[in-house]
Amino acid sequence: MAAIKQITREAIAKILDWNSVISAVEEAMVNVSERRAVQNLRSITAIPKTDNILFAMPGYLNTDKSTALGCKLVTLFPNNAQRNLPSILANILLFNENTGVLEVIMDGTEITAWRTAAASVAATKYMRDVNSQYKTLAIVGAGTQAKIHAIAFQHQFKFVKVSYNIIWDFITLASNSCSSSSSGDEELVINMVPISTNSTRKNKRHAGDIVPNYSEEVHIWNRTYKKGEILCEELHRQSKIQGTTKEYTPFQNLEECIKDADVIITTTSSPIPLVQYKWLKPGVHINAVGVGEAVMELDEETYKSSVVFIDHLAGVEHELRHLAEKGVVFQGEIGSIINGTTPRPSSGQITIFQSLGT
Ligand SMILES: NC(=O)C1=CN([C@@H]2O[C@H](COP(=O)(O)OP(=O)(O)OC[C@H]3O[C@@H](n4cnc5c(N)ncnc54)[C@H](O)[C@@H]3O)[C@@H](O)[C@H]2O)C=CC1
Ligand SMILES: O=C([O-])C1=[NH+]CCC1
Repeated sequence: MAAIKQITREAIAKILDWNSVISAVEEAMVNVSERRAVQNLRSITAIPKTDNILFAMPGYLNTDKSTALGCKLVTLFPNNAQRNLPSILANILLFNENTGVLEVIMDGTEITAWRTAAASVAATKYMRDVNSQYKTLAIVGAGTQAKIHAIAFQHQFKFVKVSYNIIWDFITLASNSCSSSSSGDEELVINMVPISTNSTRKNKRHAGDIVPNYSEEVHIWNRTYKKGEILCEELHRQSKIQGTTKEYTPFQNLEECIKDADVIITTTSSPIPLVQYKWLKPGVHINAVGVGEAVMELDEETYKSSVVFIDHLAGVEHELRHLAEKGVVFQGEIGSIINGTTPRPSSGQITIFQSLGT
């Protein structure tokens, strides 16, 4: 028998790119919804007297484009941060579909992180009102999923808030005041900016000029503020290296963090609801990523007042019974919106993608 090919986490990280991962995940979601993919319920082995779990996630696919027989094995050890290890570690085994011979073992940790964020991107694309704006992104949590979601969402969407600077000099205006006014639900923010800071030799400004100022708004809240702050600094440093300076703001207060958000991503294991319906902006889209026997990151009112789609109905019915028992109604799988068999939610509604994972 040929030797088993091993692919390391570093090798995987080098070949992943967002466009390919997002389109592969969208295709997989459609294959799941059209029942072309064989995706059985995953088995969950909980290690007694701990919070630690081993998941086995087998699957089979045979389409014009690809054939694969595989199994992802995932460990979820929530206290691994203390050991400087990720909470979630994964390996993927690929078998020859004719002989059953194990051919490849590849690291699945990086794939799990990217795949999960790509699923949220796809859900946001297909559930959120096409005409709505993307100004503010709020992320709840500051671990692996929070970070990869921040990167994926910045790649795919432009969360940009526009404010306008009115250029002044000492002759035309005496005071450095700021003003803001509202028209409909659009807030128009006007800042008074001294001419000296806005004029370059190439780009001459005059008093009275109105200059748009674009700022990328990403809010991050974590139960320990410091961890959120560290993540914001890290993301800011990375965006500077890429030459696209973006603003990441850590928040002490969760309501402040999410109340203006157009998209919210929750990435914790909280069994006590964090997001409250009364804080939400109409039409917000939420990706609820945290998963576990008792995890419930959104309050009941949020679930009950929203259109909720999921990635895999059978899996959700099996694993998220605690949500169904509270009266949460899962309207369908994202794959059925992507392939056009289910209409997109209508505009103005709050939408939720409840992610389970594969
Ligand atoms: N839906 C899916 O496909 C996937 C879901 N997950 C889930 O996403 C969640 C996050 O995973 P990772 O980022 O890898 O974990 P992580 O350990 O790297 O980060 C967890 C974050 O949640 C916060 N947190 C934990 N318990 C909390 C609580 N009770 N209240 C408030 N904040 C709390 C921590 O402060 C930390 O910021 C987990 O629930 C995990 O099971 C992970 C991978 C795939
Ligand atoms: O998709 C996945 O690998 C997981 N979902 C929840 C924990 C791990």
